[in-house]
Amino acid sequence: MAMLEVNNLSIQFGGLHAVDNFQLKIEKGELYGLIGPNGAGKTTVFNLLTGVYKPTEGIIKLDGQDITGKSIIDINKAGIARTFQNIRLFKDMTVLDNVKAGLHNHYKYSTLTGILRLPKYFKVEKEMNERAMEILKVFNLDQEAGLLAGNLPYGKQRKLEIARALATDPKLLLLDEPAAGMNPNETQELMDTIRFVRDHFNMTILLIEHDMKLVGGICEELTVLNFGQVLCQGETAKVLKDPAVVTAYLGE
Ligand SMILES: Nc1ncnc2c1ncn2[C@@H]1O[C@H](COP(=O)(O)OP(=O)(O)OP(=O)(O)O)[C@@H](O)[C@H]1O
Repeated sequence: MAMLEVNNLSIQFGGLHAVDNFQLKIEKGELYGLIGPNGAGKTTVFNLLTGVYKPTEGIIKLDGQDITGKSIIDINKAGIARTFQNIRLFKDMTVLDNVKAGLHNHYKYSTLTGILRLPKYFKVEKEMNERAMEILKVFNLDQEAGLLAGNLPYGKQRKLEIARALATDPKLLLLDEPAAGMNPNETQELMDTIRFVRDHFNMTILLIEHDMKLVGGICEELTVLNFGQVLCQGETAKVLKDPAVVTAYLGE
């Protein structure tokens, strides 16, 4: 069974068909890219998948479960986590606390336990700290655990956002332009990190990206969107050579 299956997904804003009859199938553990020119509808697809927008038409299934039209919170609980084009961290909180915020779905104690600092509070907090540090190590951010997130260099803030998303233990991770604003060294390191996350956690990843080196380097399959519609879909090397894609997107 596919991890994500989307059929006939559409949304209109006024008269604009921002996403039109969109189809997508991603297998478990696949690293999948969504590309296309500016304004093609890529972020709108992410907003539909995560419950920010309700589709006008279509069906979204995550690991066999119909999540179409569900709320952002319910979709997150069902197993989709995302990062944003413009980084959205809790900048006044520490790096560690940002990751712990992602863990809260899975570690719980009552308000009273927290206020009275009962033994369960210390036990759960200890477990959360350990788990958050494990995740930070994966991203080579454990040395910065005590720093304020807003004080990290840009490339590390992007990695921390992925770490926080991963802390929710998702089935599907959506990354919206993860390499935006990164220098070539940071982009190379990010590619290694994304590959590691997929391999280490057997994670299914869908990413939007304009950096063709990254897309060609790590994505196994691609969908190209153009004017809200699928222009081409399939194995990365084939898609990037497709004449329609070259004309419409790569501008050659
Ligand atoms: N809430 C909205 N209301 C009206 N129009 C919208 C809304 N959200 C997106 N659009 C329009 O839908 C189209 C697709 O936008 P979207 O942001 O999904 O494109 P994109 O492929 O992510 O572009 P980029 O690569 O520049 O981020 C655009 O014409 C955009 O102006």
